[in-house]
Amino acid sequence: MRTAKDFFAPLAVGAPAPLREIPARPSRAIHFFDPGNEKMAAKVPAMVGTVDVLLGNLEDAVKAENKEKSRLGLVKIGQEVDFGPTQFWTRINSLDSPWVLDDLTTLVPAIGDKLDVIMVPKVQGAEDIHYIDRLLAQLEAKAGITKPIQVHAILETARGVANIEEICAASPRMQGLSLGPADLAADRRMKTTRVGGGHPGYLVRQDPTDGDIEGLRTTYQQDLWHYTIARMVDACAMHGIYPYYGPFGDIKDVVACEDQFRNAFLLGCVGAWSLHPVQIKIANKVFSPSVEDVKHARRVIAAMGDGTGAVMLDGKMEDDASVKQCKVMVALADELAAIDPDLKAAYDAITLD
Ligand SMILES: CC(=O)SCCNC(=O)CCNC(=O)[C@H](O)C(C)(C)COP(=O)(O)OP(=O)(O)OC[C@H]1O[C@@H](n2cnc3c(N)ncnc32)[C@H](O)[C@@H]1OP(=O)(O)O
Ligand SMILES: CC(=O)C(=O)O
Ligand SMILES: [Mg+2]
Repeated sequence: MRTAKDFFAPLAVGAPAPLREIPARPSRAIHFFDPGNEKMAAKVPAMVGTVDVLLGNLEDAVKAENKEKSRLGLVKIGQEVDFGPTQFWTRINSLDSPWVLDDLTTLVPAIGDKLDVIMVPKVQGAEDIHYIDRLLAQLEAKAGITKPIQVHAILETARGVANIEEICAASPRMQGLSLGPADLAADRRMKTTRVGGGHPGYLVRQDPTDGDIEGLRTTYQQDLWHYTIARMVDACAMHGIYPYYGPFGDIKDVVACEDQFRNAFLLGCVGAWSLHPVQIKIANKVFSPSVEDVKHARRVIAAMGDGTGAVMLDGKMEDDASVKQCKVMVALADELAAIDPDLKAAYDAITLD
C-alpha cells in the first residue's frame, strides 16, 4: 500500500515533485500526426495555435519498419517547434512492444521538457501505470527535467475497462483517459469492424401495433459506446482527471463524427481525437459551449443571486443544483475564451435580457 504522503513524493531522487492537481487546459481536439511522415510533419509548425493538442503518434498506424524514423522525427519536431499555447503530446508504443523502451529512453532526455503528456496505449491495470510512473521519474531525474510529464491511458481492453478506477488512481501523473474503440471492440469480441461511431444493426424498434405494415415500424439506432464513455466520465470525475472520446475513423462522414463527439461532450468528455485536419474544426466546435448555452447559464447565475433557493426563469425551476450545472458551462467558456479570440468575441457579445 502506498500512503498519501508517499503518493506525492517523487519516485526517483532528483525527479520533479508530482502535481497535486491536473491543470484544466483546453484539449478539445487531440490531433494525431505521424512524425515520420514528411508531409504531415511539415504541416505541424503551421498548426500550432489552431488546435489545442498536437500529438506525435508512434504506435498503431505507424508501420513497424518506420518506428525509429517516426521516433526521431518526433525528437526533431519537439526540439525545433515552439508550441506556444498548444500542448505537445505523444502516444508511445504499447508496454509489451519491442519499441516502447527506446521510445521513452530517447524521448524523455531529448524533449522531455517540451512534452506535456505521454499517452500509453492498451493499459490493463494499475501495474502498467506504476511501471511507467517509476521509469519516467528515473528518466526525468537523469535528464534534469523540472516539470513532471503527465500520463494519459487509452482504454482498449476489457481488463482495462474493468480496472478503470484503479488506473485513474494509480499515479498523480494521471491526466486522463481516452476510449480506444477499435482495439476494445476486438478484445471484447464485439462484431463491429468500424473505428468508433455507431452501427446500424445496434438498435431498438418501436413496438408493433394492430394493423402495422412490417417495415414501417420506426427503429432507433443506439450508441455502442455509451456504457464505456459513461464509466470513463465517472472514473475521471472521481479522480479529478479528464475523459476523451477517441478516434472516429470515417473521415468523410463529418456529420456522424460531429454527432458522436457531441454525445461525448454532453456526457462529460472534454475532447476527442482528430485523425485528419477536417476533424479539428468539428471537435473545436462541439467541445466549446454554444453562445445560447453560455447565455442561458449566465442568466441563471444572475437570477440565482447567492446561488441558493429556487427561482422561475422562462417557465422553468432553477435552484442550487442547476446553478452548479450553469457554473460548469461558464467555467469552460471562460477557459476557452482565454485561448480562443473568436470564442471570446462571441461570448463577450452576449447580452442578458
Ligand atoms: C485506432 C487508432 O489507433 S486511431 C490513431 C492512429 N491513426 C492515425 O493516427 C491516423 C492519422 N491520419 C492519417 O494517417 C491520415 O489522415 C489518413 C491515412 C487517415 C488519410 O490520409 P490521406 O489519404 O493523405 O488524406 P487526405 O488526402 O485527405 O489528406 C489531405 C492533406 O492533409 C494531410 N493530412 C492528412 N492527415 C493528416 C494529419 N493527421 N495531420 C496533418 N496532416 C494530415 C495530408 O498529408 C494531405 O496533405 P497535402 O494536401 O499536402 O497532400
Ligand atoms: C484509439 C485506439 O487506439 C483504438 O481504437 O484502438
Ligand atoms: Mg488501439
